[in-house]
Amino acid sequence: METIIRTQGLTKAYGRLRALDEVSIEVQPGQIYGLVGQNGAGKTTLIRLLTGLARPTSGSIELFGHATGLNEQRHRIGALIDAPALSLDLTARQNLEALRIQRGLAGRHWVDEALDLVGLADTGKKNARAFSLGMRQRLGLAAAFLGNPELLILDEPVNGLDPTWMVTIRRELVRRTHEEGATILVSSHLLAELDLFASWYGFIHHGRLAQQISAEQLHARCERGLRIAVDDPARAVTVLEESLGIRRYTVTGNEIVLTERLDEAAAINAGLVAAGIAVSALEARSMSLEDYFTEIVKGA
Ligand SMILES: Nc1ncnc2c1ncn2[C@@H]1O[C@H](COP(=O)(O)OP(=O)(O)OP(=O)(O)O)[C@@H](O)[C@H]1O
Repeated sequence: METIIRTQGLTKAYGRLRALDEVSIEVQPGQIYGLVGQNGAGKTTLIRLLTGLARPTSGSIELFGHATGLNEQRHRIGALIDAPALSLDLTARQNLEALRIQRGLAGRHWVDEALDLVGLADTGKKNARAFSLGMRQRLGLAAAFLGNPELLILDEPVNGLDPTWMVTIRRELVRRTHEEGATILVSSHLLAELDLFASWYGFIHHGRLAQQISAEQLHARCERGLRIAVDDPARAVTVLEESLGIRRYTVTGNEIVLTERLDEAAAINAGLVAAGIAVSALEARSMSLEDYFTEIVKGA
């Protein structure tokens, strides 16, 4: 299957500032690709380039396997960027109706579906200007969802939503990938928030892609472990393997981290000590997602 989004060396400079610096990402069909980065990292800039709201300084973009005729391909995208591009003088229905016509979608049911989905079907004659922040955000999402686009590009989609709506929107995003074959690129400054539903991540820092990693890999790297500091790691590893049958561990300096048999700290300690190894520390370790992110961007 074709790669849905591919960028190579994508760069956007504003004067001397490289808001995006040589970013190469790949988003495959059916993924929920979480773009994670702190404020000012370059997430919105990347999204603006992908959706054609800004032009790259250098580098390339491919959408749905096409490197040219990108504007044509962009009709297949539903996007939510910054403050949603809506008319505040129109009602929710009027806004979506205008968009429906603009996008050439036949049938008013598209508008009804989108309004129902975001809970704005009963807002009647109220103009978007009178909407709360959360309602405007939901209207922006309805606009992105309109017509079931193959690719959704959403900049901080749950911003301003209450917890109930956050859950509803996340579920809808997952449902779209599972049941309708949609692909989603979604940005957030919170990895823990994206961890509730993303399947891949791009970590972005100071305009650069620090890492691209699957949710599975990320969880494996943040796995719980038992950290053991010893005087002689080489011999300790032999004891762990031969006497205790342990296979899953990593060694860094004089520290060993086991990722199995975590409930057997006392027996492991006794086994090492009995073999004449000095154990200076033994503790459970668990790296939070945010700790992992901080580690990765420190080296970027
Ligand atoms: N039009 C512009 N002119 C000048 N600088 C800009 C422009 N747009 C973005 N920048 C700068 O580019 C950098 C990246 O901004 P961007 O909005 O992409 O970050 P972000 O990751 O989306 O941050 P946030 O989480 O705060 O939305 C920032 O330093 C920002 O000030």
